[in-house]
Amino acid sequence: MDLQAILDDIHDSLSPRRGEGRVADYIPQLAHVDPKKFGMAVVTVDGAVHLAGDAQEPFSIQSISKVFTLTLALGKHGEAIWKRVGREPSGSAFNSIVQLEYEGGIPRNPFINAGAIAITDLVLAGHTPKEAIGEIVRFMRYLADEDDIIVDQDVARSEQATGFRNFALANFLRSFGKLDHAAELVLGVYFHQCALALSCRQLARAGLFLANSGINPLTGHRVVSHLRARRINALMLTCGHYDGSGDFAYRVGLPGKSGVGGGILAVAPGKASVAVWSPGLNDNGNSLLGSLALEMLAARTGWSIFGA
Ligand SMILES: NC(=O)CC[C@H](N)C(=O)O
Repeated sequence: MDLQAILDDIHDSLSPRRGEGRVADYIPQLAHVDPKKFGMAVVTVDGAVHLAGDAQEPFSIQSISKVFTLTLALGKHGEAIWKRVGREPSGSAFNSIVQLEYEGGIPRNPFINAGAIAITDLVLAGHTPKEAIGEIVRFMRYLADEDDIIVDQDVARSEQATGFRNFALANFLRSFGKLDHAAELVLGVYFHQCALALSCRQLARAGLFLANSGINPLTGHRVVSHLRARRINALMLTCGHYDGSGDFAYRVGLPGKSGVGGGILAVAPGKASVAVWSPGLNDNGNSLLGSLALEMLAARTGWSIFGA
């Protein structure tokens, strides 16, 4: 299978549609991104890298960061995190607040905003916010095996100034006694993790441990156990695209996590880690072209967790 030719083909056939979808503008800094950007990166478990389009340009990974903070929180607190957050699809928007009240301050899963804020609170345990942000950045560099991964401070500040709904969610959690730190401290970390800037190539490298039973093949380091890698993949499949998770599983058939910056990380277990980026979003807040590109890639490669 000529993966590079497949990627080039997909890139060329979708290129005329660059700019489709709606760029997220509720975080003002994200509205400045060129809507025509389109990049793809596939890194196979044997370390081969295939790139197409704007695959080397860093973009705001936003909610994709939730996969990595979940991994850190599990490393730090183990299965005890499930006292604070559930493992069920939410069936509602990523920033929805209603369910949180009905369900006593236990967010449905770690990937909707409320759940991710609860997870960040756990990552913050024993740290100052600055230390926690440092830990997250170091973890991303360790996973991608690259030292130049940074947080885009303008994006972090932009969300800090306008993230009223996230403040509401965090305060709501706190009112139920489900947040150990003050809302502004937790959100300080959360906005910075969301503002991590990675290229498709770096993101695919960072996610590779999930495609390789928990071991990062680039470094040989075991990041998580085999079982934990499977479980994170399971959560990505069921919850990684919010209320579009069922559709993504149907069309792509791989665990994936999206972000409002227009990125998607997808995992083909035993095969490869894939990152795509196109800023225009569909109605569920997931990259429109990115989802299509992954659907085409899965069809062309035969990669699916649902059978050969
Ligand atoms: N879906 C997303 O990527 C949302 C992340 C964004 N930082 C927010 O909290 O609104």
